[in-house]
Amino acid sequence: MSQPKTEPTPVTVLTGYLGAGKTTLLNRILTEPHGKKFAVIVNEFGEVGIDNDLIVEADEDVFEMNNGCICCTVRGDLIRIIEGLMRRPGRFDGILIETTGLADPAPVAQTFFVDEDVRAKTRLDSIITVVDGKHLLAEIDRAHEAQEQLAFADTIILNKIDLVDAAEIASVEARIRRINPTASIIRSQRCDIDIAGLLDRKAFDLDRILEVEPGFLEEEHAHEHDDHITSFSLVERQPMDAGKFLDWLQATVQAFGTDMLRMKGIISFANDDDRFVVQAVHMLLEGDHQRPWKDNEDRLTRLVFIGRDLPRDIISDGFSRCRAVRQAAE
Ligand SMILES: Nc1nc2c(ncn2[C@@H]2O[C@H](COP(=O)(O)OP(=O)(O)OP(=O)(O)O)[C@@H](O)[C@H]2O)c(=O)[nH]1
Repeated sequence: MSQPKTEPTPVTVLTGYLGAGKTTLLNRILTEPHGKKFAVIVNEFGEVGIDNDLIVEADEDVFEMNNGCICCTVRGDLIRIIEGLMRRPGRFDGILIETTGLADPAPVAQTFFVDEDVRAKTRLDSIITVVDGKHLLAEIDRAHEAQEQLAFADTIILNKIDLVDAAEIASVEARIRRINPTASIIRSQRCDIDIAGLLDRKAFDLDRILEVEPGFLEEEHAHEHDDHITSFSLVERQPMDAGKFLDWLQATVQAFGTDMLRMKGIISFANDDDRFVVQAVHMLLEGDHQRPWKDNEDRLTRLVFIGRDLPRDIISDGFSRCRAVRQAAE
């Protein structure tokens, strides 16, 4: 079902701090049967793009914006992508934007009001903020972006409830309420919520946003990122030794997990035709085979670390020791 041409296209912004579950939610939206088709815009933090590899292979158009943060340098790109999409009416019912975990949603939302062309053809439908129920309380006071993401949300998905007990959930909810008293809060495990009920429901309320931020429609939002949060990537062409790599990664996550806000990677193991995906949020590490490498695919190992003053040299040195030893016959 496509929107009649005159109807503005609904836009849903998915936001939330590093590792909260935005991609998990996006994948649900792209796979569950709600009868809608989306154009997806993904922005990620880090020089080496990983996110696009973690999004399910669905029938949708996915646009990556990897050259900076959506709320700062790439807003012009966002406008250009949206204008391009608007020239292809009828191909989708709505636009989904997944921001980086460090994005301030205000300038993203502002785009749909201050740019005339965009405003005429689109309608900001909802700002959905995903919350990591396990890590929010420890991070929120120093994570200015996480506070903004909560303040701007009309819908908050309190995710990862499998990792916390009832008392902790209540504390997280109370903290959220101090920042945003009106948003609807939905508890979830791996964003297992009713997706149809989340989309195209006219939840964004400009009047409320103007109460939170009276200058929302006027000022250029200069956004300052926390300088201590940096990202670096490790790339290796030679296959990794699975045993060495997983031991090293586990030890690294244990040693630096407190300051390691996020890690994700696609790994090429020796003697293994499947891609292996690793992900961590602080000390919680997950890894799994994803799918076979395709014939035309470069079997490159790529890892991205995002954290506070992480010791890049130590991590990089350990990583390089995990290469599989080449066979003498080669
Ligand atoms: N235990 C548990 N893990 C979860 C849940 N939801 C997501 N995860 C895991 O948390 C990690 C981060 O999930 P993502 O969906 O990639 O989070 P994100 O917000 O897109 O992360 P970035 O955009 O990279 O900051 C992954 O390893 C997920 O498998 C949940 O409800 N419970």
